[in-house]
Formats: sequence, structure tokens, C-alpha cells
Amino acid sequence: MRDKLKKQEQKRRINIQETAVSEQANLLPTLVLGAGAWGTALAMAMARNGHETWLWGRDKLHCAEMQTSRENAKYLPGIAFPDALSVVDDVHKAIQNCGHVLISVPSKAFVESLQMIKPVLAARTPVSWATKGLAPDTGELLYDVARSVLGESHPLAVISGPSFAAEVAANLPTAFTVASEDGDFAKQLAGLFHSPTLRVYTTYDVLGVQIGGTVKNVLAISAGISDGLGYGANARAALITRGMAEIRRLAAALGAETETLFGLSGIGDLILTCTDDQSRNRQLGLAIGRGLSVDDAVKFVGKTVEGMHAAREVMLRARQADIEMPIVEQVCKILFEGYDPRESVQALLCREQKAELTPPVN
Ligand SMILES: NC(=O)C1=CN([C@@H]2O[C@H](COP(=O)(O)OP(=O)(O)OC[C@H]3O[C@@H](n4cnc5c(N)ncnc54)[C@H](O)[C@@H]3O)[C@@H](O)[C@H]2O)C=CC1
Ligand SMILES: O=C(CO)COP(=O)(O)O
Repeated sequence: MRDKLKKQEQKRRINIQETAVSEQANLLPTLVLGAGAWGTALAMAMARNGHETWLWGRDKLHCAEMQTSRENAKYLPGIAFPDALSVVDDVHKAIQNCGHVLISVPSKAFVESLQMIKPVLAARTPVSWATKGLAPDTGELLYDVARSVLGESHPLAVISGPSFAAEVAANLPTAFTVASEDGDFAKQLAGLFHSPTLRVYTTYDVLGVQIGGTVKNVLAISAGISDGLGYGANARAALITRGMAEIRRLAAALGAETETLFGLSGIGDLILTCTDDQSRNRQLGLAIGRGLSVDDAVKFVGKTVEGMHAAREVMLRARQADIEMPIVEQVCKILFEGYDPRESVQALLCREQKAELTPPVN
């Protein structure tokens, strides 16, 4: 009995501490790490809501330019920073004094960012990220990477969904999802962004949100390749739909909620990036489909293309889970084994006949 009461008291204290941390996250400024397109757009969205936001980028010259011009002319030209947004120089001081860190760097720089904040981050300061992808080589989910680097004490959250940076920066209507195992933190983080032009939904399914946001990038490359080859709208719709089946299989195998894949971070982001030319993953596919070599296509796009990094790791996770992801497999063959995209499409079409749905067994 005494043990039970002790445990209840401990739980109550943890709750009080967590509430204090969460309230602090709302009052103290948010530090955004990564002054690319997405980090800047998210920083602008929070600052427009009056939340004091600090933006840090590793390129000192770029930061100095942003301080002077009050815009990010490199990634989001012509959109002025709100008053509550400042570009900071001293990242260590900012990490120590902020109420929440939001990481928005490419997946290859994610661990490096966690390692940079870890020694200076105050205990229990919440950390979120908008990075989409898996850990290079190991294919670990970024949530697991963050937990193992930062330990158990920091509330963590993932931001994902159909949201091109340029449209968010331009204040065009957008909806995305915040996922966290800590429901209070999810709500508070969503509240920092929520506005008449930005609807932010919350969920606890961090796994499903990360899988959707990662695999859709690989599938956007496949849709781009198909469109670059001139294969038409039927082929694109088939790739999106069968691609969705691949996402669902991986998500189910890893223990995510199927429902999540039918939400903003799943089908929402898949449709966005497979169909709109703002997507850099789709742009890479288009260039390959139109005849450029993979190397030349990467140079031609010249921007962050997460699907190029995620493709191998997604395939690795699929093999570990013993599931088929034929579209992702063909994208890997084109990107890394020199396959001709036409051969890959043939390989997909020539797969054995299959049922889309089989009757339930009584
Ligand atoms: N651009 C978009 O519309 C969206 C992007 N995302 C995701 O956000 C992440 C970042 O993408 P973007 O901002 O678009 O990329 P970006 O290419 O516009 O900018 C990336 C920024 O990260 C910086 N960077 C690279 N390595 C770094 C490091 N080690 N430390 C600090 N900064 C570093 C670069 O200097 C650059 O400023 C990606 O995972 C992407 O998939 C998610 C949703 C929308
Ligand atoms: O994730 C995105 C929008 O939700 C951005 O997609 P790209 O990285 O393909 O440009």
C-alpha cells in the first residue's frame, strides 16, 4: 500500500515538473536550428503568432545577411521576417536560454545537431524536429536516435505533413501534424503554430508520422521518374496508390497505427510531393525520367533531396521486417545500381498477378 502511494506521489511530482516544463516552453523563446527553407518558414509562422523565435544557421555569412535584410533571401526571397523573429549568432547561449529547440536540418545532419545541443541543453527542455528521414546507414527512426542521444528527460515531438516551406512562409492555408508521446507538449507545440492560415493537428503516433514522412519522399522520386518518362496520369495514380500500400505494410510491420497513414502526414504528404513540382524529390525523379544521369539530376536540382538518402534505409527496414516494397526497391536500383528507369517500370508491371483485396476467411 505504502509503495503504491509512493509511486502515485512520484507520478504526481513528475506531472507537476512536466507541466512546469511545458508552460516554460510556451513562455520562453523557441530556438530553430537550421536556417534553410523549412526552418525559416516554421520560425516565421511562430513569430507571426507573437512567439519570440530565434533562428540559427551554421553559415555565418548567410546569418549576417538575414540580420541586415530581415528576410532569408537565399531560400525564401521577398518575404519579410516578423518582428518576433531574430537571427542569433551565439548558438550555445541560445540553447541554454530557450524554452524549446526545434531542429530543421537535413537528416544527414540530425545527430550532429543533437550532439551540439546535448551538453548545453537545460534538463527537461523539450526538443522537436521537422526533419524527414531515417538515420543514415542504420535506418533508425529519428525519434529513437533523439532518445538515445538526449536520454529520457526531454519531451520530444515530430512535425510532419503536407507543407511546402514557400507556401507556409507566404501564409497560404496549410495543415500539418505534431506527434509526441507527451500529449501536453504536442498541444503546446501545435499552439505555437496554430493560426487562421495554419491548422495544426496532434497525435501520439510518432512512429506512423515518421514512416509516412520518410517513405513519401522515395515515392515522390518514383512519381517524378514516371512523369519524366511521359507515362501519364494513370501511371502516377497507380504509383501513389500502390506506394501507399507499401507505406502501410512497413508501418504495420513496425507497429504504427494504420489510421495515421490516412492522415496529413501519410496520404496528405504523399499526394503533395508526388503531384506538385515544388517537391525537390519529384524534381529529381523528373530529371532522371527525362534522361539525366542520377549524378547530373542531383546537380541539376541542387537542393536537399531526402528521398535519395532515405531509399536505401527504407529498403533495409523492409528487408528486416520481411515485407515487400517493390516501388522503393526499383527506385533504389535506379539511384544506386544504374538501372534504366524504363526497365524498372517494366519490372514493376511484369510482377506476378495479385489481388488488391481478398475475401475475409470465415
Ligand atoms: N522545404 C520544405 O518545404 C520542407 C522540408 N522538410 C524537411 O526539413 C528538413 C530541412 O529541409 P529544408 O529546410 O527544406 O532544407 P534546405 O536545403 O532548404 O536547408 C537545409 C539547411 O540546413 C543547413 N544544414 C546542413 N547541415 C547542417 C548542420 N550540420 N548543422 C546546421 N545546419 C545544417 C544548411 O546549411 C541549410 O541551410 C528536411 O529533412 C526536409 O525533408 C519538411 C517539410 C517541408
Ligand atoms: O516534405 C515536403 C513537403 O511536405 C517537402 O518535400 P520535398 O522535400 O520533396 O521538397
